[in-house]
Parts: sequence; C-alpha cells; structure tokens
Amino acid sequence: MSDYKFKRVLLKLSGEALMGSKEFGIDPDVPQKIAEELKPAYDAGMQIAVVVGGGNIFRGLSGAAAGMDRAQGDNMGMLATVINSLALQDTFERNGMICRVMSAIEMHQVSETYIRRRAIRHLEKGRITIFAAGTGNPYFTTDTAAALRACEIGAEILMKATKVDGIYDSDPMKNPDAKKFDTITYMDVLNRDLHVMDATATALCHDNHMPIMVFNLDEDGIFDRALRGEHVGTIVVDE
Ligand SMILES: Nc1ncnc2c1ncn2[C@@H]1O[C@H](COP(=O)(O)OP(=O)(O)OP(=O)(O)O)[C@@H](O)[C@H]1O
Ligand SMILES: O=c1ccn([C@@H]2O[C@H](COP(=O)(O)O)[C@@H](O)[C@H]2O)c(=O)[nH]1
Repeated sequence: MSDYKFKRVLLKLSGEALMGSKEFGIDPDVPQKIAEELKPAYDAGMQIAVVVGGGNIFRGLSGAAAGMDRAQGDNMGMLATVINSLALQDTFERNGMICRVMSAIEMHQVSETYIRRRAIRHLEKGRITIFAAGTGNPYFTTDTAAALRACEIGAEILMKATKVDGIYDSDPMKNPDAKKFDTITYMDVLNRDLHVMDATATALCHDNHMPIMVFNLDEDGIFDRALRGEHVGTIVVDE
C-alpha cells in the first residue's frame, strides 16, 4: 500500500460512460478498461467500494418527462444500476478481483442486501464491494447514494469518474468556453448551481467533510493516478 495515498475509497462510476461507443447498454471494453486500471491498487490491498449509475439504461426523470409516474421510473432506474453492478462484478472477477454486490433493494437470488457492517467487513477482507440500487429510494440519484455510502463506510474520498475531466463554471458539454476549476468549495458548487453532481450529494459531502474528486473515466491511467493521491480533475474541499 505504500505507493497509494488512500486506504479506503468510494468510486462513483458513470452509468452513461459504460456505453462507450454504443448507443445504449454496456460496451464490454469500458468495464474491462476500468478493471485493468483498478487491478494494481486492488493487488496492493486498497479497499475499493463502487457505486455505478444507471444512465446508460434508464433514468427516472426521462420516464417522468414522457408521462410516467416518477417513483415507478426511479424504481426502474435503480434496477438499471443493479444490471450495471452485476456486469462490473463479472468483469472484476474475470480479472482476478474478488467482488461482492450489495443491493439497497432486496433481491436475494442475485445479490446480497446492503448491511453497513457487512460491507465494511467485505472491504476489510480486500473485496471490491459494489453498492447497487442507489439508496433504495425514489427521488434520489446514484451520486447521493455514493455520498451516503462513502460517509457510512468511512471512505477517505469520493471519486466521481465521469465523462468530463473536472468541474467547470458551466456545463462543458454545452459551453465550449467553460473554465475548469482545479479545486472548488462545496458552497461554490452549490451557490453557482453547478450540475456535475446533484445538490443533495454535494450537501451531504459538505456536512460530513467528505472530499470529492471529479475526473474523466476515459483518460488512460487516471484511476491509478487518482488512487496514488495525484491531483487529477477537480477536487471539492471545505475552503
Ligand atoms: N459545471 C459543470 N462541470 C462539469 N460537468 C458538468 C457541469 N454541469 C453539468 N455537467 C455535466 O455533468 C455530467 C456528469 O454528471 P452526471 O451525473 O450527469 O453524469 P454521470 O455520473 O455520468 O451520470 P450517470 O451515472 O447517471 O450516467 C457531465 O457529463 C457534464 O455534462
Ligand atoms: O437512490 C437512487 C438512485 C437512483 N435512482 C434512479 O436510478 C436512476 C439512475 O441513476 P443515475 O444516478 O441517474 O445514474 C436515476 O435517474 C433514478 O431514476 C433512484 O431513484 N434512487
């Protein structure tokens, strides 16, 4: 572990990024690349918890926009995160990393149910532990689930690996002139209404002094650099 800065981290992986070059679902090359990038830290004994989004399959808000009941759509979204979690587990295990999936919605046949103390035990034993089905409640997101689980398990940092390389003063996907921050405070993210992460997740991290790092999942070697403690992307801090 000597080369790695962190002992226990929570990685929030973008669901949408799992699509890779596909229009929908999962491009197997993406989980494979993530697995290869995490392997050195896993082998070094780092405790790695994961939350994956569901945007590559279904988002409750899109369902609601098309007239669907919001809570029903959100339940579908949470199930989408279970599919992604199982896909990641399969890939991690094929790459020699022991992995457990713990779901916030009970589904005994496919995964364990989330129990905080058992999750911590899995991590202590060096198993990658994936938290599926978000918080188990509609009207939330997997960013909030990631913030919640990071606090619950005592992670040192929440790393959001997504499609942008950091936090900008406006959405860089929409504004090519947007400027990137190296560091930013939680209050600035909230007051400037920056949507890289939802406000509930940011507020939870703020209240619990949970540092957040946002970086681009596509960049080669980025996970290892981040886990070694290199400043990549944008870091959200108290002040
Ligand atoms: N100020 C901002 N700085 C950076 N990204 C921003 C900003 N405002 C909006 N975004 C958008 O936030 C997105 C990342 O957050 P979002 O939660 O939507 O993605 P995700 O983690 O990939 O989601 P999912 O897991 O649901 O697929 C980026 O792709 C970017 O377009
Ligand atoms: O706690 C949660 C987490 C997620 N959802 C629903 O799942 C989808 C997919 O999650 P993303 O964070 O958007 O990737 C989300 O849109 C919600 O519909 C939820 O209801 N509760």
